[in-house]
Amino acid sequence: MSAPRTLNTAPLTALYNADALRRIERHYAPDSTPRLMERAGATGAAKAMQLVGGRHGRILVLCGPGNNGGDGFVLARQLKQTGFDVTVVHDCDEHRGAEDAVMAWASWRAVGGLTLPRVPDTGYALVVDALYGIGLTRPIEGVHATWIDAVNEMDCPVLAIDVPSGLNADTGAVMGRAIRASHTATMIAMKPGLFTLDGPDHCGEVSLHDLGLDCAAVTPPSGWQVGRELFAHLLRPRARNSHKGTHGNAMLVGGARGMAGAALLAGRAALKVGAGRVFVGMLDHAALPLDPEQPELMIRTPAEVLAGDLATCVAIGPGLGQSPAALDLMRDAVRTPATLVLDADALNLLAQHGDLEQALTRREAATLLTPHPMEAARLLRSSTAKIQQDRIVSARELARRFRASVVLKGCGSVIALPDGRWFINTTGNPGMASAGMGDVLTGLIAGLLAQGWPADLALLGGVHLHGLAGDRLVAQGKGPNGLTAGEVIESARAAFNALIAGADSRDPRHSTR
Ligand SMILES: NC(=O)C1=CN([C@@H]2O[C@H](COP(=O)(O)OP(=O)(O)OC[C@H]3O[C@@H](n4cnc5c(N)ncnc54)[C@H](OP(=O)(O)O)[C@@H]3O)[C@@H](O)[C@H]2O)[C@@H](O)CC1
Ligand SMILES: Nc1ncnc2c1ncn2[C@@H]1O[C@H](COP(=O)(O)OP(=O)(O)O)[C@@H](O)[C@H]1O
Ligand SMILES: [K+]
Repeated sequence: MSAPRTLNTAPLTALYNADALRRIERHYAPDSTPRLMERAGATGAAKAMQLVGGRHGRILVLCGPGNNGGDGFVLARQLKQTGFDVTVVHDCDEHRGAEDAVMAWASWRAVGGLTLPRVPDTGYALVVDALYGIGLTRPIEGVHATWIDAVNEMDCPVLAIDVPSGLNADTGAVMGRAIRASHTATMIAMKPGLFTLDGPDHCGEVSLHDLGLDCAAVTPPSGWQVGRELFAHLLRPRARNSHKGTHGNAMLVGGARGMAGAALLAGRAALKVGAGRVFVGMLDHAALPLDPEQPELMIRTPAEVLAGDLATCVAIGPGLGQSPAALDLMRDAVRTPATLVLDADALNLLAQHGDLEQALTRREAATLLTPHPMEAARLLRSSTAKIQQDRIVSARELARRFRASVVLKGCGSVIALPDGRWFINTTGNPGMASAGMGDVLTGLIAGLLAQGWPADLALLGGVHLHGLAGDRLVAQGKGPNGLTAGEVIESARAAFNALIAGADSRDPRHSTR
């Protein structure tokens, strides 16, 4: 049996999907004084005032047909009463909205507020987007699409209330059109769609406003944001009295002709995150018996690496190719009693050979899969577009089907465990969309496994550290343009040591106020 999956999720930022949020709202809404919408609107108004910085400029508020629009009316009223010049745009008839939203509209009119049926000229200090929140059910079309286009052309801060309108709060997919906000004030709980796929490009800086509600008392989180708290207990300084055997052996297999670089990048990453010894089984062994830039790597034939009984972990895939020899190696690799990491062509072979899938699902030790969306599509006999439509569902399906822990890579990598739990990692940046970055991730995971990290934590920690390393480089002016995988290895070493020393920060892009 594999080790029990004991992960302490309690300190992590919880993510709630729309169904869970509805349960929370139903639980609290009837007895809430003041009403939740009043609280949400007041919170949004405070955030708006913070953004305009006390300047009494003009503020435009787009209000939609549902409760998100209701939040907008409350916010508009409060800003107007504070002395701001507020224009509301709204085009629904009075009787369509939810009861609270109709009341909020009435209160807006009661203070002399006017609504316009179209987006007027520009020149605003701030636009507030309260068109749609978690109730978006279909792509935005027609007049609301033109409003969104107009706002996206404006040269001023845009504050989205709860979710940028048009963004699916569960998946991060744009439905037709979506507001590109500079700030998102999200209510009650963080939503997964803010952090994956198109979410980060549309949310700007995200702040959480819990409205005083205790979500976990009503329903468990749907998922979690990866944070260093998950693996903080593993970030220990090395014992003075340690030797290379203490820090484990990482075995990597790949590097077919013309693809040696992939295996070497993975090997170097494993070494520089601290594995005691790294063996790289190169398919093209004759051509490269040594890594001249990293002679510490022990280059072997793949068979030698897989036959060894020293392995703490085996990672196979970077530069593996799909030759008959590669397939034979995969058949050997899935029989290893060590934790197994499958990446790149190892995943492509798995997708094509049912016997590999069967052998994988019978393994006793943990298996980790690191597909990008196209590899995930091959594994699930689907298309990249379908995988991306709902990255959380896709990652969970992979984890269930292959009885493995999975990272579905990309913007907001989704990590899913075979028991159904899932996480979104928010470190990393588009500079990492370049060749070799996936190989580095595989090496980092292997290096953590070698040092004894439990499989799921090595996956979660490796993904987090990989992104952190990329973010450090951007902060140093070395990206995102032109960021290279080799630099990420160096940066990961620094980031990992800083984490252990307690000197590194958490993800600076999200705040709780
Ligand atoms: N409830 C509470 O206690 C609290 C709720 N809060 C706030 O409420 C928000 C959720 O409110 P909500 O459920 O009313 O959904 P919302 O996003 O406003 O839209 C629903 C409306 O849009 C319509 N519609 C959907 N898609 C459409 C499209 N593409 N094109 C056109 N129409 C479309 C849909 O119509 P239908 O699909 O029924 O035809 C319906 O009329 C949440 O995000 C938060 O901001 C907070 O105040 C905290 C307390
Ligand atoms: N836009 C992005 N934001 C955050 N991380 C990204 C982004 N693009 C790529 N990455 C990360 O970089 C790595 C790329 O891996 P992969 O697609 O396998 O690349 P390669 O095959 O070239 O090595 C993944 O860990 C992925 O999550
Ligand atoms: K909105």
